[in-house]
Amino acid sequence: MTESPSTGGLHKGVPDDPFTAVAENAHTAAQLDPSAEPVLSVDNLRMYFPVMSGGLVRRKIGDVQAVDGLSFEVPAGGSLGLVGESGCGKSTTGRLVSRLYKPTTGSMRFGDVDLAQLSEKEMKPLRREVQMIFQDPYSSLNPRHTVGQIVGTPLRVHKVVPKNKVLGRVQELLQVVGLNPEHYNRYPNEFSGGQRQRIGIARALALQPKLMVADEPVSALDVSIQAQVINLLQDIQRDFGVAFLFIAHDLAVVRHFCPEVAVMYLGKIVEIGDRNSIYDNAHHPYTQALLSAVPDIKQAATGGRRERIRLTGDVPSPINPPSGCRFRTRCPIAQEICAKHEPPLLQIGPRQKVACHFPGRINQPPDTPITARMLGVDHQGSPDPGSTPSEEITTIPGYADTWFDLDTRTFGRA
Ligand SMILES: Nc1ncnc2c1ncn2[C@@H]1O[C@H](COP(=O)(O)OP(=O)(O)OP(=O)(O)O)[C@@H](O)[C@H]1O
Repeated sequence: MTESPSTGGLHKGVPDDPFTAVAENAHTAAQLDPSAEPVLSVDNLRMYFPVMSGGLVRRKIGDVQAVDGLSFEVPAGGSLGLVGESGCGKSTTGRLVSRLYKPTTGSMRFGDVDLAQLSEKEMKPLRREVQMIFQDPYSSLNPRHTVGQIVGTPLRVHKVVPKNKVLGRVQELLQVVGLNPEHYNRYPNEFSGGQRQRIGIARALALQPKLMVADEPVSALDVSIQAQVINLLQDIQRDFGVAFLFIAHDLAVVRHFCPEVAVMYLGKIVEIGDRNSIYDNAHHPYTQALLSAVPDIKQAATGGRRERIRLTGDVPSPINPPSGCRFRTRCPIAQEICAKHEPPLLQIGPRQKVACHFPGRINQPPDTPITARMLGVDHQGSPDPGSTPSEEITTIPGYADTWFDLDTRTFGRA
């Protein structure tokens, strides 16, 4: 199944891609290639940071469950967006995939290897393949190094080109990212914010990675500059076939750049799907709440306004997350079962999965939990001697050919 092109959905002459509407010179939105094989397949990934007691004898007294059982795929040459409020574990996920952190458990299959299992030494050659672009171009570039040193260092460390060819390659890379190749002798403070981000991109591109983890790559930049940098990332993706794990809190930027999106809450994916599934057909109340904060250009064009769903309270601590569904303490439709059982991340369409006991369109949740029978419990979440838990609840990193049908409440729809 292919999704309808985002910018093709014209409504009274207004594109339904808010980013293209605001940023006039932006390219058209990136499109999904449903036949692309995964370049990265993440399964049940966890990162727990130990919490230590104070005092002389420091003991472990708990864990920050920053990432708690993520499964997803990034298609080769494509982009998966990772969104969610601050503190939900997006950056930690990016750092795990780049192996700046070693995960507590889980796997990260990349080609023939599991990045999660590799030692630092074994990781070294693979660092070429997975590169990271950081949010803050001011702090991620060493101010005492020239642009030539910054972009040339990975070439020298990984011996990509002979020493006497490094400068030439640096100049090529500067040209690719739209900087003057003669400026290799300048220092980061001589460049604007957008130009510094281009330097960071040239450094990441130097090793011709298969995957780039971009952690809020444009959120420190003005909107007009954002469009230029996003255009550059799209050009790089097209010309070099690089895949992106694209982390951002700005849903309009993600909608534009990423044909597929995963929504995180407190260390877990609550909904994942292609662009249409997430932006036009979200079934999780958290996704709906996040989206309700974004101006809807289609509705604005007809004078309508999207109803704002206000979440009450703060994101709970990942040291002691709520029982059952982690979102339930802020969820407008939570019921008894939500405190007792964690909802499985269930595939409900060809490219859509949701983790909720009551998934539905906005203001149309089902009357009874869709998960009760498969979990072997009654509608309140108490054990139901009459039913047994389903063996069909499995979470794979990608999508299966069949899924759970919300209308008939049976597995096997295709
Ligand atoms: N090194 C660490 N040690 C302990 N806790 C950490 C560490 N790094 C992150 N955390 C905690 O893990 C949780 C997830 O943090 P993370 O930075 O991944 O979230 P995020 O969604 O990227 O947020 P933001 O957008 O603010 O960066 C937070 O509660 C954070 O305090």
